[in-house]
Amino acid sequence: MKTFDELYLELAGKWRERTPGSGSVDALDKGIHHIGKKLLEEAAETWMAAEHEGTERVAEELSQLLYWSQLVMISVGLTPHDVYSRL
Ligand SMILES: N=c1c2ncn([C@@H]3O[C@H](COP(=O)(O)OP(=O)(O)OP(=O)(O)O)[C@@H](O)[C@H]3O)c2ncn1[C@@H]1O[C@H](COP(=O)(O)O)[C@@H](O)[C@H]1O
Repeated sequence: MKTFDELYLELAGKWRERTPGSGSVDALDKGIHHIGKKLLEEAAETWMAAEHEGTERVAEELSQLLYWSQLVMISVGLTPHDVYSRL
């Protein structure tokens, strides 16, 4: 289990270190167009899971949506605080 902040620190660290084998580094290298498409895909899958598949699947898809949202953040240089301050 990881909190949103813990995951962000992990991903930002991997990006900074360009950790070999990191799928996150690969996705960030592909750029915001690739990341945006995945974000949209996971948002849609979250919606479909909520309509048709039950809470376990919704939790799984939401975890992926949060992950891809963090790659958007890192891609454009935002921190969690930048987002929290607007909630
Ligand atoms: N939480 C995630 C996470 N969620 C989703 N993904 C990626 O996003 C992909 C899911 O989208 P895909 O649709 O391609 O794969 P899928 O299995 O069909 O999933 P669905 O679309 O069907 O839901 C997975 O294959 C992962 O590559 C994630 N990759 C990493 N993390 C976390 O990020 C950390 C760092 O990962 P690396 O950068 O790869 O080291 C990991 O330890 C995890 O905690």
